Amino acid sequence: MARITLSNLAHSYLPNPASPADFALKQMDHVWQDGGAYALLGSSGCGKTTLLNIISGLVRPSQGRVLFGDRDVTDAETAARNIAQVFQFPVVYDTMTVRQNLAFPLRNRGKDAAYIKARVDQIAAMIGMEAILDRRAQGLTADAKQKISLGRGMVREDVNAILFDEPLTVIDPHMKWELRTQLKSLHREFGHTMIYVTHDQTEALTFADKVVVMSEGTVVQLGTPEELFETPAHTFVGYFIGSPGMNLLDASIAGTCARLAGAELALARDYGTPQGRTQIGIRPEYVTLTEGTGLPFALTRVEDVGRHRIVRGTVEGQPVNVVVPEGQALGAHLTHVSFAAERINVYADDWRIEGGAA
Ligand SMILES: Nc1ncnc2c1ncn2[C@@H]1O[C@H](COP(=O)(O)OP(=O)(O)OP(=O)(O)O)[C@@H](O)[C@H]1O
Repeated sequence: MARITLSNLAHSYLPNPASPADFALKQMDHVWQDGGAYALLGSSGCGKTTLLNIISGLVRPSQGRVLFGDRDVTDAETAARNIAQVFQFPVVYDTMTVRQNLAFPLRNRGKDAAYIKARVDQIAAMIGMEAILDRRAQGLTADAKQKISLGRGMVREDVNAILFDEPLTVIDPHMKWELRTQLKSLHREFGHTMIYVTHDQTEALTFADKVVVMSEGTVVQLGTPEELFETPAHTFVGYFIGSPGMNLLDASIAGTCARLAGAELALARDYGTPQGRTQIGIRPEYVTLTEGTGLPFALTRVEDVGRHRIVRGTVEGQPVNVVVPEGQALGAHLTHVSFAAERINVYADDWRIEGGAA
């Protein structure tokens, strides 16, 4: 296992990049802790796979260094990096049994038979395949084959890191939850450094201790699921995480006061006079419909999503969503919304600013 350091890293697929837009990965400096479970999360094309391929050695970065522990691996081949990888689609040997597939990485490294048997039995139990260990992989479902791929990715104890690239794509929705939970417990039990690429926030938030949110080649936040929810560092994190995402409203900020077109709102902290485009962000979970307290709210529609309802409308002409818990009555008497002041985040040119004491 290893700590992973990305030092002054950047990558362009173009031979002579001229502007930031030419970089698939813009300059970054990160240290990822030994034994951490990290998810790389972001929409299609944001650079997740590029970053993963740089860590695995499939892509050589055009700038910067990659270190595993204290060892500089920037120029090392994938095979020399001592990592395990699990891809989007199963990679299994059809003519081998499940046991032989799981044992393959251990046999390759000359481990003794007793150790291989014990380790394969342990992994098979974790992925629920004890009963079919001696069956050929041929003819198994895509789900089962991907489970074998996951198991094989985890069978070696001595790897520097395990990299997963959208590993649950082929898995049936009802099994995804189960496998995510298993991966999480495998991480707890074995303590490997794990990096998991996904565009699915539920996968990222349930698997990872730390989520690395990427947008347009930049890491916009590296934080715990709670930090991403409570204090998104960038407006992108605000609306990408959460369902629906954070409400973002243009407002001018002066000290502890946010001014929307015709209304004022008290803030819990003092933000001075930030420059650029300023916005306030509030999660729909922290907005309450009221009979007159707060800001006037024009309701446009109500969506019942089972556990709660999402009430959509506008405040001063800007869209605002409200999450209304089950059992709470709605009605024409609810004409306003109030924002929980301590849950409001303030943004200048999309980046969160830390307020001072009010
Ligand atoms: N081999 C390549 N040559 C040129 N450009 C590439 C190459 N691979 C990726 N890109 C470009 O780099 C950017 C980042 O792509 P990347 O595949 O890393 O994103 P991603 O977040 O993994 O997306 P996805 O979820 O769709 O795989 C995109 O603009 C993409 O078009």
